[in-house]
Amino acid sequence: MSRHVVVRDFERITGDLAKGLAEQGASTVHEADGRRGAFRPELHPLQRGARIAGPAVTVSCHPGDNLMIHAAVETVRPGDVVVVTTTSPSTDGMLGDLLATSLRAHGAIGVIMDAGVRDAAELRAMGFPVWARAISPQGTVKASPGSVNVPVVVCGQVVNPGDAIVADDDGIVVIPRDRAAGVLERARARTANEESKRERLAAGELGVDMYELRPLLAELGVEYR
Ligand SMILES: O=C([O-])CC(=O)C(=O)O
Ligand SMILES: [Mg+2]
Repeated sequence: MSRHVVVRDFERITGDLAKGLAEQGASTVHEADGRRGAFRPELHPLQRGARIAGPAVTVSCHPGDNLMIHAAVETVRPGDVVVVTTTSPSTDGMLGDLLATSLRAHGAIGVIMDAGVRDAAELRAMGFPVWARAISPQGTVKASPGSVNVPVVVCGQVVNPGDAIVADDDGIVVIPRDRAAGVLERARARTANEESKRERLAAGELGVDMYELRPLLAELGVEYR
């Protein structure tokens, strides 16, 4: 028999790793992890300019039912990112400013919602970052069981509780916990390397020269006329 569970305790990425990953942002850490971990671009930021990273608290809900988000609140620790999915597709408004206030009171720094949210203006005014599939006034009930802090699949990516979630205006990336330190190191190296490229491009140098692409263009049969 399959049981629904609330897992209270699990290993998380450290606060230092989370801080470092947030500085690097979703696209850079995705590149630094060998172009893995990017959620399909189906969830959109409610706000502009938020850039967060933290360990995932995962929530699997029945569609149209936010009971398990309430059950998840007491498992949240400061710095966590709450990742919510439903067992079949839904755009119902599962979370608004009340639930966000509750999550924030327990230390959550943002929500990734593979369903709908509501109270959009209030969430923006709170400065509580949310990425969601939809904004919808459609209300939900509290009636069905689900699970908290079990592995979930969201937008094509497996998320285990405690994995690093990095989210910003570009989208959302998950980095497995045991790879996070290596990914941060490579992301920092990449960012340092981009700085010199930015200077050269700003000075007018061509990408075809900087990346030595002229031989490739010739090999591919591209003729200049
Ligand atoms: O209460 C709910 O079910 C969702 C909501 O609007 C809120 O959290 O403010
Ligand atoms: Mg509300």
